[in-house]
Amino acid sequence: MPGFSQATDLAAWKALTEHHDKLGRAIVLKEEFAKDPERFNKFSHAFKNSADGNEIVFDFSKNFITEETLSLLVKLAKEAKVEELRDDMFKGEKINFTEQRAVYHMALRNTSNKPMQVDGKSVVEEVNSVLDHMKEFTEQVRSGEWKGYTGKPIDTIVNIGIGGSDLGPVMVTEALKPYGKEGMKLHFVSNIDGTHMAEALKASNPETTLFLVASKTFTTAETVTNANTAKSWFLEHAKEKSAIAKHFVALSTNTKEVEAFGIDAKNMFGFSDWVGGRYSVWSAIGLSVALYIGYDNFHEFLAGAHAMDEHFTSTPLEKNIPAIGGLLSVWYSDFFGAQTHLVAPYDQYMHRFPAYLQQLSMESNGKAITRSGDYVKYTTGPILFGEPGTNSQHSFFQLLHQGTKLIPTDFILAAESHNPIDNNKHQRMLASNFFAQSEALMVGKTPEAVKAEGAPDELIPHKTFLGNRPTTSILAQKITPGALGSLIAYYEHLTFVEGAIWNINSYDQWGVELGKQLAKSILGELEGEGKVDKHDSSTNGLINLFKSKAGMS
Ligand SMILES: O=P(O)(O)OC[C@H]1O[C@H](O)[C@H](O)[C@@H](O)[C@@H]1O
Repeated sequence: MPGFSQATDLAAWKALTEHHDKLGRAIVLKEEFAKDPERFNKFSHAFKNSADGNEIVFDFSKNFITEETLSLLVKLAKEAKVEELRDDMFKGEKINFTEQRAVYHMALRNTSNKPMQVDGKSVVEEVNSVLDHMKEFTEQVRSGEWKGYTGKPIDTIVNIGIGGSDLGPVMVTEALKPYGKEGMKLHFVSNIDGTHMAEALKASNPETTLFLVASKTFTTAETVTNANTAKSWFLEHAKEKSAIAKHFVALSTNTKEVEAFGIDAKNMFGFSDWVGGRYSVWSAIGLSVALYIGYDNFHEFLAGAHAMDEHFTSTPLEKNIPAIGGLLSVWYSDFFGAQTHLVAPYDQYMHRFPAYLQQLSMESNGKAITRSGDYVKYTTGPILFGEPGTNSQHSFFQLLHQGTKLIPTDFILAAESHNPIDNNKHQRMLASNFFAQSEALMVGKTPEAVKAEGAPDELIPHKTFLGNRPTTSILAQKITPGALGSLIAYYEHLTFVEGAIWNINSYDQWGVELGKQLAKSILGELEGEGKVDKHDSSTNGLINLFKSKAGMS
């Protein structure tokens, strides 16, 4: 335990409250830029991935900060013992104390093979042996050496999983599509809504389809039901149970349940309980990624995240990129009352990135109990949302520019497009929007400027933009596997820093259990005879209506 319960009790928190009263409330970003020509240089940091030389620049200068703000935020991090908790995490200590588990997804991308241990036992060998298995399997499938039950090569992958066993693989395979194997079709089935599986099966040929059953626990109701449906469909065609071995593999920590399902343990890719679901794309759960982009690219993806881990563990807090990101989030949430965090990638391939970050952030920090068991006296995890640009500009950005809410926003862009079509015109237009948005959000438009444009008096207030909206701009060279790995790890560590300051356990997710329990007992009621009467009148009424409309009673 860090020696404090409420973050509000920390001296730096109090100092930040005063600082906010004095400066935070009154800061005008465009004036800060006018005052200090060095502002961009001061508050932007280049992250370099030594493995591939790729650089990503994080520009924090359009945020509500001065040097004093940053030094107070760093003080807050020190008092909250963020570095100690980080070091404990990287030592394999069981910082997920409500589940008595280490938080060690970084060991999965330890591409420089640094010693890493849990319970005094090295994990490097077990991680590398799963990676070797993934490499071997990936190469067999991609080369066509791995054959289906009628001797044809695999051309379709169906990943069956939900939550972290779905969002990471979907997001990464979409984001890295330019590296994907031509002709390989991918389907991700997560929803228990039968439509999801039905559509994937309609588009698949049992002779050439490989099912990856992705579930850390192998007990998740949606995944087990979907996997059984896929198995029945497959057996209707293949007839022989022995054919399953060529078409079903399991990505899981639970050997017993995998075998009970009918998948041979040699077709299982394992990982350990120190990998949280929302941090599992680096593990065997990433097999669909490796199959699609190839093992070497998958390795580059891991190495990109590893480089961010190295930066996070070795850089002083004042220059530590994920630490600054996390501290800014605390600054906005708790001192400015911001409720949200918007992430807008200006990259169509990254269209699922915000959805992925939603689980990462909101399942990690959607908590209200401190590590010492008290209800927090401050607001915690923001509501994260996002859509790619420029699409988002044409839907909800109105509220950013002229609404009443403060929405700190991250803009992400790569300098080089994978598709420089029409002489790179699209990329120039995309980039011009990326720059224009953060500038517009900051500078706004005064009534005088609106008037000077000739607007009639009655329209002037409607066409005025207050500006002074904070943004972070993230500029990558190109969205390569390595760059994407670094970006994900940036958000992982940012989330860690937030949670460490709020003094909550970012690594459990008890909040998802109640709904699961109730759904299970209601399923029994739906399958049973007669009217339901043990709930409140709304729930009873709805269940009974559903039963009669669906012909179930
Ligand atoms: O991988 P699984 O064990 O099937 O879990 C899948 C998902 O379901 C749970 O409800 C959790 O909220 C997620 O963190 C997890 O990623």
